[in-house]
Amino acid sequence: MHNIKNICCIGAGYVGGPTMAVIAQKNPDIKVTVVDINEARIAAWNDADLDKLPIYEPGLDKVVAEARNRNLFFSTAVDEAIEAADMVFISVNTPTKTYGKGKGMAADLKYIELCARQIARVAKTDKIIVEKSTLPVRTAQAIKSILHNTGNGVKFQILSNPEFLAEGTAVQDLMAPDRVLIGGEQTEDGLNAIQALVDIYATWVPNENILTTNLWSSELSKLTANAFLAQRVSSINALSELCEVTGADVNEVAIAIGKDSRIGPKFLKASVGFGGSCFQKDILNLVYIAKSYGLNEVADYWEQVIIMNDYQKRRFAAKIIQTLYNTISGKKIAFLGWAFKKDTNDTRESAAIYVADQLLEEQANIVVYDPKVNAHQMQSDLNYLNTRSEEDNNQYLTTVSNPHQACKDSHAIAVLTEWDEFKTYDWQRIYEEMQKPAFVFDGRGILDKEKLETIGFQVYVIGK
Ligand SMILES: NC(=O)C1=CN([C@@H]2O[C@H](COP(=O)(O)OP(=O)(O)OC[C@H]3O[C@@H](n4cnc5c(N)ncnc54)[C@H](O)[C@@H]3O)[C@@H](O)[C@H]2O)C=CC1
Ligand SMILES: O=C(O)[C@H]1O[C@H](OP(=O)(O)OP(=O)(O)OC[C@H]2O[C@@H](n3ccc(=O)[nH]c3=O)[C@H](O)[C@@H]2O)[C@H](O)[C@@H](O)[C@@H]1O
Repeated sequence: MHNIKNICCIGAGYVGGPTMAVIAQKNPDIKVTVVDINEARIAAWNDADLDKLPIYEPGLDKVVAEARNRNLFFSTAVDEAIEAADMVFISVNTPTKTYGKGKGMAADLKYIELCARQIARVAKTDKIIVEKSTLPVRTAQAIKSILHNTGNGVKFQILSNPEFLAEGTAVQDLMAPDRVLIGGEQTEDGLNAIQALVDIYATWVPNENILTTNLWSSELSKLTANAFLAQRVSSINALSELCEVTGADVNEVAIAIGKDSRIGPKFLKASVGFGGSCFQKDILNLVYIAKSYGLNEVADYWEQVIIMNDYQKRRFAAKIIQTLYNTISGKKIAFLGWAFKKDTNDTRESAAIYVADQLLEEQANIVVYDPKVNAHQMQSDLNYLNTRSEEDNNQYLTTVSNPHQACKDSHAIAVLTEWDEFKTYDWQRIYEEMQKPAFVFDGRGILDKEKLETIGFQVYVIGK
C-alpha cells in the first residue's frame, strides 16, 4: 500500500498549476511541488502579487494564497523534485506535430518522452507516474518501456488520470468534478497505485464520482470526451447557417432540442467557432490514430467536426466583408474579445485570430479590446500564422485598453468572445461615436439584438 507524502508535477501550465493548487489545498499533509523549465512562469507563480499569476482563473488566487509555501511549491529544480517524490504527475504540453510523420495531425509526444527519460535518469526510489496530459491511447506503453529499461532497479507504476477542467471555470471544475478518471494496470501493484491516487482525490471528491478503469480506456476516454463536446458545437454551428436562411432562430432550436433529456441543454451555444488549445488538437489526434489503424471511415467522421469549425470562422469573416459592401480596405473594425472564451487570458486557437487574419487580408484596420489579453499576445498569435510580415500585423492590428476607444469611428464591431462586460456597455454612446451605418456582428449571440436595432445599429447575430 502506498501512502503518498510527496508529489511532483512536471509542467506548471493551465492544467498543472490549478490542478496541483487544489490537490495541495485539499491535502495539507502532502507536499506538492510543481516544476517547469520556464523560469518566467515559475517566477510568476511565486509572485507575491496574486494578480501576476501566469494564468487567470476566477478563484485561483485564493487557492494559491492558502496553499503556497505551506505545502504547495513552484520551482525550476526539476531533478530534485522528481527525486523526492513518491508520485510524479506529467502535465506538459502535447501539441499537434508541426514536422515529420503525422505533421498537422498527430500529437507531438517529445515533451512527454523527455519527462519519462528525465524521471528514468533521476529516480532512485519507486514511484507512481501519472499521465495528466492528454495523450494518444497506448502512450502509457511507451512511457513504461522507457522507464523499465533504465536498469537501476527502481519500480514504476503508470497511471492515466486525464483532466477534464475547462478554462475559465477551472477551480469550480476541480472543486466539484463530474468525475475523476483513473486508469491503471489491472495487477496487484497497479490496483494499489490506483488506490493511492483515489485516496488523494477522495479527500474532497465523493467516491461515486471517482471512476477507475484499465489504462487504455482512461486514455481513450479523454480524447472521446473532447471529441463529443466539440462535435456538439460543430453540430449547432452547422444548424446556425440553416437557421439564418430559413428564418429559424438557433437559440430557440437549441432550447427546444435541449429539453430532450437524452440531448440535454448544455454546450449548444452557436458561435463563431470553438477555439482553445485542445478540441482541435485532440480530434486531429483521434483522426490520426483511427487512420493509423486503417479505420478511414471513423477518421473521416471525426474530421468533419474540424472542417465544420474552420468553415464557421471563415463564414463569419466573409459575412463581415460582404455586409460592408465587399470592401473593408482601410476601414476600422473593432474587435470585442480575443480570448477563445470568457474568463480566461488564453488565446490558443481562438476564432478571433483566424477572423482577424482573413480581414487583414482585405486590408482592414482592426482595433482590439480584450479585458485580459495584451497586445504582445495578439501579435504573436497573428505572427504564428505567417500570413504577412510582422510589421504589417503590427501596423494593421492594434490593441487598446478601453472598449470605447476600440469602437470610436469604427465601421463595424465584431464580438469574438462572450465576456459579460460587453453586455453592460453604453451602446447608445458607442453608436453615436461610430461611422454610419453602424454594424454589429455578434459572433457569440450575447447582445440584445432588438435593443441595438432600436438604437439604430444594423445587427448580425450568428444563427438568426
Ligand atoms: N488547457 C486545458 O484547459 C487543458 C489541457 N489538458 C492537457 O493538459 C496538458 C497540458 O496542457 P496545458 O497545461 O494547457 O499546457 P501549457 O503549455 O500551459 O503547460 C505545459 C507546461 O509544461 C512545461 N514543460 C514542457 N516540457 C517540460 C519539461 N521537460 N520539464 C518541465 N516542464 C516542461 C512547459 O514549459 C509549460 O509551462 C496537455 O496535454 C493538454 O492537452 C487537459 C485538460 C484541460
Ligand atoms: O481538454 C481540454 O483542454 C478541455 O477542453 C474543453 O475545455 P476548454 O477548451 O477550456 O473550454 P470549453 O468551455 O470547452 O470551450 C471550448 C470552445 O468551445 C466554444 N463553445 C463551447 C460551448 C458552446 O456551447 N459553444 C461554443 O462555441 C467556446 O467558446 C470555446 O471556444 C473541455 O470542455 C474540457 O472538459 C477539457 O478538459
